[in-house]
Amino acid sequence: MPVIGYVSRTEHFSAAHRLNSPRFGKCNHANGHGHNYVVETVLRGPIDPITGMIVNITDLKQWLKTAVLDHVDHKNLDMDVKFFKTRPSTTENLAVFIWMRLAMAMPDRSLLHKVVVAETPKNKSEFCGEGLTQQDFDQCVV
Ligand SMILES: Nc1nc2c(c(=O)[nH]1)N=C([C@H](O)[C@H](O)COP(=O)(O)OP(=O)(O)OP(=O)(O)O)CN2
Ligand SMILES: [Zn+2]
Repeated sequence: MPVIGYVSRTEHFSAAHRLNSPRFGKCNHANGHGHNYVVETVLRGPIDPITGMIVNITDLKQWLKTAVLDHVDHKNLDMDVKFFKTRPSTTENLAVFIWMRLAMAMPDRSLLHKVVVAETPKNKSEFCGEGLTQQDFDQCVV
């Protein structure tokens, strides 16, 4: 029986956004603003006794690049990413978006445990895939 472990990869991206409602205060400013986002992705699963890996982090790095980072880095989230045309680009929604994009890129999405997105050193959000429906995945387009 293999032992169960956790492995993670952290990436960074820079993007502009605006929380488009008066109740968001300064985040609603018409000029928008930017963040240097930090994204931690955590996988959980059996450690292969031969390779010593849950997944090869080189593969995880590639999935993150093509499924997520290429679509958000140096972008305006609200204008350039279709998913955020119909919902606010909050840290919570970003974590959901990244979770779904990464899950869809992985050969075995059951290994995806957690996505943590930090918008600033003070503000971060975590998502573990709870409550998602097939309709959510269908809407997770870039
Ligand atoms: N629940 C959420 N609330 C807020 C979010 C969010 O994603 N989820 N986002 C924002 C704004 O994007 C805003 O940019 C946050 O930045 P700010 O308040 O400036 O950041 P700090 O708290 O780190 O800065 P202070 O210097 O402490 O004001 C707002 N709310
Ligand atoms: Zn912001």
